[in-house]
Amino acid sequence: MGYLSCSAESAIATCDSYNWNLKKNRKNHTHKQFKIREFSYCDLHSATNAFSQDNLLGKGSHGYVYRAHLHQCKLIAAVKKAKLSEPRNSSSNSPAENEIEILSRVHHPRLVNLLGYAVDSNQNKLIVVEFMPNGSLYELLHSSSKPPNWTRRVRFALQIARGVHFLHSSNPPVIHRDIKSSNILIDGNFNARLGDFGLSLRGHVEDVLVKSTPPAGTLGYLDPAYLAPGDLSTKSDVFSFGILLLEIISGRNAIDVNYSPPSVVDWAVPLIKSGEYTEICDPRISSPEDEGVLRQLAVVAARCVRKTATKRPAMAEVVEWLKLVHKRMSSPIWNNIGRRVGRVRESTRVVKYEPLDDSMEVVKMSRIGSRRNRKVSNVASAELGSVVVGGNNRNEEVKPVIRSKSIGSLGEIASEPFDLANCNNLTVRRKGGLAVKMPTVRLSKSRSMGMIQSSTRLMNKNSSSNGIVVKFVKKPNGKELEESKLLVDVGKEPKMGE
Ligand SMILES: Nc1ncnc2c1ncn2[C@@H]1O[C@H](COP(=O)(O)OP(=O)(O)OP(=O)(O)O)[C@@H](O)[C@H]1O
Repeated sequence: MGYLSCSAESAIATCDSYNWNLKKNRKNHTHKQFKIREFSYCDLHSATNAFSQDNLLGKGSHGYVYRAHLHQCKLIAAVKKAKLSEPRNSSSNSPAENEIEILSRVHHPRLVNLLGYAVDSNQNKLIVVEFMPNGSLYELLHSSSKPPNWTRRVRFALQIARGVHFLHSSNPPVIHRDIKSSNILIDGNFNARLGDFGLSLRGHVEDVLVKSTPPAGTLGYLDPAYLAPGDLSTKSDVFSFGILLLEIISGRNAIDVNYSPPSVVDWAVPLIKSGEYTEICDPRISSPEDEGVLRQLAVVAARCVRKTATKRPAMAEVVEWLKLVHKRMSSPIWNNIGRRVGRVRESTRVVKYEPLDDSMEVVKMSRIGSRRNRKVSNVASAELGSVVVGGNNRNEEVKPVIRSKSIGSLGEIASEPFDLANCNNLTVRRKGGLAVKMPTVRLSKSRSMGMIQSSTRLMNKNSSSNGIVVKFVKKPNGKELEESKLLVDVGKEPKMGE
C-alpha cells in the first residue's frame, strides 16, 4: 500500500480537520503533499472510550463510525471500525483497506479526508478521518425539522460536484461508485464533503483492477448501464450524482414507495421533460423565487441520469453549469434579470422544438408522478428486501423512509431480482383514515433504480420530423388521447446564461 508515514505532529498539522485552524494551508491543496499517520489501536480505543455507544456516530453496511477525542481532546476525529463478523478475504482489499489506499493519495476540501489509520490485533484496519459535526446530507434532507433552503441546496450540489470532478480529474482517476446522500457529510462550516471510499476504484478504465472488479454501488443510485466490470466509467458517478441532485431538488428518496412511481428517475424525468419543474420541488420549502434556478438544476439532473452513459455530461461540465446556477442564486442583480427574462419567455412562449432521442422514450403524459398524487400512503415501517428502513444514526426521531445500502458485487445483485410485480399485501393508512391494502414491494438488489420500469409507459408513437412531439396516452376506455406538449430536450445544453 502506498501510505505516507511521518511523525504524528506533522501529519496532523497538514490535515484540514474540524478543530485545527489551518486556513492558510487551504490554497493549492491539490498540489500539496499531505501525510497520514499510523495510530496505535490503544490510542483509538481510549479516544473512543472503548468504542462506547456514546461515541457512536453511525452505522454503515460495513461497520461502525465513532467519535474519537485525540491528543488530549485537541483533535476530534471519526474512526471507522469494520463489523467483527465481516469475513476477511485475503486475496482482495477490504473496504477499509481500499479506502485507506485511495484516500492516502487524494486530498481535497470537498472530501472527508484521511487523517490516519490503525491496525487491530486481527490485522483489521481502522480508518481515522476528519470529523464531520453536522451529520449527513441524507439526515438534512430527510430527517431534519428544518430542511435546507435553496441557497444551501445549490451550494451543496456545487460542492459535491467539485469533489467528484476532483476525483475524476486525478491521475489516475478515482471513480467513487457510491455517491449518495448518506455519503455526503457536512463539516463545521456547513460545507458538503464526499466520504466513504470503500467501493472506490482508482485507475484508468483499461486497467486490470478496474476491468476485473465486479459492479457495486447502492440500489437507487446505481447506473443502469453498469452491468459488467467493463461498463465502468466516470459516467457511472455522473448518473449517481444526477440521482443525488434529484434528491436535493425534491427532498424525496432515490426509491420511495410512498411515491408513484417509486423510482425518482421515473417520477421526475417525465415532469422535467414536460416543463413541470415545480412539481418536483421539495414541498416542504417554497420553490425558488427565480424559477430559472429550479429549471436549470432540474435539466442538469435529467442530463446526468440519461440512460446512455456516453450522452451524460462530464463532471467538469456539471461543475460549470452549477457554478452558473449558484451565481444566479446568490446575485440579486442576476436574479432580477433572470426573472425578467423568464417572464418575457413565459409570455412569448419562444420554444425550440427538438427531435426526440433515446432518453425520451419513458416520457409519460399522465400525471401519475405529479405532486398531486405522489403521496399514496403513510407507510409506518417496512423492510424492503435487504434495503433497510432508514432512520438517522443520531438518536433523533426515526422517520419511516427507505434507506439505501451499498451493495458489493453483481453476484449479490443478481441473486435477488428486483421485481415490482412480486408484491405482498401491506395495510397502510390514507389521510382520511381508511385502511387500504397496498402492495408491499419486495425490493431486492437485482436492478438499480434506473432500470425499474414504471408501471405505465407512454405509447410514444410518433415524433414528427419538425420535432413537435405528439404523444398518445391510452384513456381508460381504450381510446387514445392525443396531446402535443412542450418538452425540454434534456439532451441539449441547458441554457445557463439566460
Ligand atoms: N467523518 C464522519 N464524521 C461524522 N460522522 C460520520 C463520519 N463518517 C460517517 N459518519 C456517520 O456514520 C454513518 C455511517 O457511515 P458509513 O460511511 O459507515 O455508512 P453509510 O454511508 O451510512 O452506509 P453504507 O456503508 O451503506 O454506504 C454516516 O451516515 C454518518 O452519520
